[in-house]
Amino acid sequence: MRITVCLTDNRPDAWIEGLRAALPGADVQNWTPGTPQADHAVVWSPPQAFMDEQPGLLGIFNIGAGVDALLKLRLPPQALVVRLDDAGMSVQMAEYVCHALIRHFREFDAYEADAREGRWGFRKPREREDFPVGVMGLGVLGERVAKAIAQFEFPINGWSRSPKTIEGLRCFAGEGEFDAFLGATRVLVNLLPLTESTRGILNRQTLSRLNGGKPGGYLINVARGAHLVEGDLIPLLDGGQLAGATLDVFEVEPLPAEHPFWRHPKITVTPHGSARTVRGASVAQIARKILAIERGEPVAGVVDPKRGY
Ligand SMILES: NC(=O)C1=CN([C@@H]2O[C@H](COP(=O)(O)OP(=O)(O)OC[C@H]3O[C@@H](n4cnc5c(N)ncnc54)[C@H](OP(=O)(O)O)[C@@H]3O)[C@@H](O)[C@H]2O)C=CC1
Ligand SMILES: O=C(O)C(=O)CO
Repeated sequence: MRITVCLTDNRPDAWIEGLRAALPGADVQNWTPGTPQADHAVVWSPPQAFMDEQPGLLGIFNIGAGVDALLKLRLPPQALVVRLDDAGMSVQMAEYVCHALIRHFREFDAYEADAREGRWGFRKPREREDFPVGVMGLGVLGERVAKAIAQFEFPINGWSRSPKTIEGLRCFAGEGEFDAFLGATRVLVNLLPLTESTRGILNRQTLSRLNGGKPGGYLINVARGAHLVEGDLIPLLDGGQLAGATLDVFEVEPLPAEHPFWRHPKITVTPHGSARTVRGASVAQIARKILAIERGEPVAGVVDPKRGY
């Protein structure tokens, strides 16, 4: 069995070594133009030239959860596209989102500013019932995040494409229930995949509906930058409709040094690191799935290219 590795912006050596150790007998090589046809590919943002040279692939394994960059390419029609299924990411995402939520709710940003001035500025505790959280996307990451938030006893809503029942969550589904979900939510967490239906979903209109249309909504975007219409955010913050935003992902990454998000006092920026790929767990998961596909067995995490995730 031949496996080719094509990782844009990632060093391939440790992946190749890990795959060779997990799949003894497999011929695992880094891709360069002219590499022989492989049975499976392990990829991150490969160029179209890679796909054009590998028309016989059976499996294309993405070393991330989001497949938006991959699905922009012309892919071999018979190949299964397989995303990472958690592999150590959901716990990181739960940490990140709980931290951002609690930092805002408990006003730690204001305490940090006070501390820098040596100011003993006690603030009146807030009621968590006044801070219902809404998680957009109840997939591998969203469900884990929602359950982690529920541990802190915030009222919690979730929104997905298909209807769901998840203990402790008020679940909304589909476009028909989107407005009700937004209206019932004050702190909005985005964990949707980027598809043609979700691009630009965080915009002036939708963000203005948070918190029943009253000022004070808060945005945590950890999915993809293109979910947010970036030009709409600062007017909502400056006008007071939104109290703040924590952003991990951006339309252009790295976020350009001159971008106004870096210096806005109500925006916290992190460099697309809310949930990093954990190499060891990912290699083990991909190796297990390659063997299953070779045996003709089904695997989890197969992407539906028409649906876009
Ligand atoms: N910042 C970072 O470091 C990282 C970001 N990510 C991002 O997080 C995203 C989510 O990951 P993951 O949880 O694994 O994805 P999943 O595919 O497991 O879950 C996607 C969820 O979104 C829902 N959904 C999809 N389209 C719509 C729609 N049009 N309307 C309503 N709901 C919709 C799905 O609904 P249904 O359940 O009905 O299908 C599902 O609940 C990734 O696509 C990636 O972009 C991922 C990892 C790290
Ligand atoms: O897994 C993903 O989709 C990521 O964004 C990792 O950074």
